[in-house]
Amino acid sequence: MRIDIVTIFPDFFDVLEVSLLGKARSSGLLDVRVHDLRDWTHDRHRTVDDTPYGGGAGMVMKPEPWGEALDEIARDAASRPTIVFPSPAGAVFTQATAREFSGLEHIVFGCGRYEGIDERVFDYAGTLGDVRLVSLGDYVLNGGEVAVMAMVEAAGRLIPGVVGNPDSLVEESHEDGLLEYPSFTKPSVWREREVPPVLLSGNHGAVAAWRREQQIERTRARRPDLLSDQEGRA
Ligand SMILES: Nc1cc(-c2ccc3ccn(Cc4ccccc4)c3c2)n[nH]1
Repeated sequence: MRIDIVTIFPDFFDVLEVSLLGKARSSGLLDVRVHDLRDWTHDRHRTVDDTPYGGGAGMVMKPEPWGEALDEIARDAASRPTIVFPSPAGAVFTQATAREFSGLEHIVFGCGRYEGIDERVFDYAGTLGDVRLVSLGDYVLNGGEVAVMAMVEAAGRLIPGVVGNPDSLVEESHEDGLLEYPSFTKPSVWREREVPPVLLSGNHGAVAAWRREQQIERTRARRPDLLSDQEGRA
């Protein structure tokens, strides 16, 4: 998978050089290219924003640098990319979105800042790729970079070969629509707190049943909305 990220804070993504995704990049599983939007400006101040038509507080990102950046990236692409813009007004990103993204050949992420990007950019981007406005959740960030970092990690780790043991992906929260069961390791007693005896029993059937019950109990207590989704699927 190829990932292009366009941002006015390219250094923000230096962290993608380390950890799992760093290894995936060096092994060629992931081809991540970070671009500074200001490289597509032509004035002395490398201007990317201007005042909003119609008035109002804050600034809006100018369309011209975005148009030139997307043209160059899409032109250089082997296949029609999916172009993802984080937005508070987007569809919420879920594990299903992460799974969908992990199967794509080429994703271009456009990180907005200020009060957002001139709306015409999303329309123009539709001539170059499949445009998706995606929200990380119902809270307000200052820009798209944190959302893109989360999406790249959530999707990148699902790419076959990125995570060492693929079995570990199956029993995670949200993978089966439920929250994950609690985990324990040595010592069996820690500060007078014991590991649940069933986990020390060696009875794999009993362990599996206990873990499933824990998933359902936790989901009911913390995320009843997920249970109704499950019941809907039943
Ligand atoms: N889930 C989620 C995504 C964002 C997000 C994404 C991109 C941008 C670009 C500028 N801002 C700041 C902004 C705040 C509020 C209203 C308009 C713009 C962004 C916020 N916030 N929350």
